[in-house]
Amino acid sequence: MTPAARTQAAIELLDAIIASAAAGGAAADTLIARYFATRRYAGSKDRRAVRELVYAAIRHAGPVPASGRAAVLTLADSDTALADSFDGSTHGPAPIEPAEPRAAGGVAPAWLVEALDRSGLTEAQQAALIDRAPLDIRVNSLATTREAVLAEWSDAVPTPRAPLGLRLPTGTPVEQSELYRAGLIEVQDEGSQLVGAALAAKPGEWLVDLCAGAGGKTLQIGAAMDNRGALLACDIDRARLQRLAPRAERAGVTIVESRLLNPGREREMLADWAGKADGVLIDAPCSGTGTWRRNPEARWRLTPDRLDRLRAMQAQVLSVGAGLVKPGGRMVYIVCSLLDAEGRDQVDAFLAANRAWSVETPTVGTPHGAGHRLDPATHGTDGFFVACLRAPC
Ligand SMILES: C[S@@+](CC[C@H](N)C(=O)[O-])C[C@H]1O[C@@H](n2cnc3c(N)ncnc32)[C@H](O)[C@@H]1O
Repeated sequence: MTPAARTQAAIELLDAIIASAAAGGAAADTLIARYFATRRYAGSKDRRAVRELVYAAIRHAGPVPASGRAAVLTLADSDTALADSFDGSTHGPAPIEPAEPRAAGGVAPAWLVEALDRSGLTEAQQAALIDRAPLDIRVNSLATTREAVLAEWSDAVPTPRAPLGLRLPTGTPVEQSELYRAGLIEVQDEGSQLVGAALAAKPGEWLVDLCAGAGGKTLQIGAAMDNRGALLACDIDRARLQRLAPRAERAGVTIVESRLLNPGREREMLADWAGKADGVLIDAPCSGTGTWRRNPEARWRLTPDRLDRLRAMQAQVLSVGAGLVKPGGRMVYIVCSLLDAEGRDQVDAFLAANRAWSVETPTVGTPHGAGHRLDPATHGTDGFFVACLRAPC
């Protein structure tokens, strides 16, 4: 593909991504994969270049841009080679007109920037939310050690804070490696490893991962338990939860029981665990503002209404989780969001309604309300809020 054809492809993809975000359709990665599946003439260098241009345009756009062309034009203003690719050639975009609209630029739509401001994030912390994310893996302690993996993977470096984490060059095809296939490693951001470890899982305990999804943290907890004790992994999303069993098998985590819940009927479906768990992890559904580095177009999908619905779900899972904890047991609440509405305020509301519960200090992040926070600018991780809560005896 010529440089002009690559630019045109990025513009078309961005148009599709903007439309999909408005309609709640497929994510950018899926749209990019579909686009190239029907364009076999595009080689791997073309695909990589177009993908990079698409993501650079999304990161720089701020609020939803009027069009893919407006998003790319914003980048072209500071990139002569890109501006030159608007050459009017057969497969390229039309030449740039002087007064054409550009994407506004910035971190996010104005209402979200205001919410981030209110949540105490500085301009630098907000800007880092749309940086590029590093590629982190967690070493499976059931199968090997960090030192052994380091010896096999010469360009890996230990993550600064997570004891089982390694950082790899971006783009490393981890899932095609023998180490991954053999279950020795999992892809997991360092921040996710740190907040997952806040549950302080121990062998022999009875633990619940209430919002397990495909089991990223379930596998981490199972390994920390050394496959001893009981570990219940729940979710309301069948497709996600179904991905857990094969992952657990690959990682050699044998103690997991998966349980699909019906929304609104969680309590009755978990009656056998009521008041019995030593610990409950609540990795709650959230807006994902802390993971914009990986899904920058997610900030175009979020609306105040969606945020309200997420807040209601968070309050619900906190309440369901609390009912599972035994007297004196613990509950760890996590969101991969830096909005106080989803983190600090939720925990404050829980504590106001459950006055006998107390707060403990996790060993990660910066204190924030009753919890702690990790953010890309300060910690180099995805953004998280985590709070450790203790039930009365
Ligand atoms: C942040 S994701 C979990 C990610 C997962 N823990 C991991 O580490 O990969 C939140 C999950 O909560 C689930 N969820 C939403 N409402 C729920 C409910 N009422 N009970 C249990 N899970 C719920 C969603 O389906 C989603 O998979």
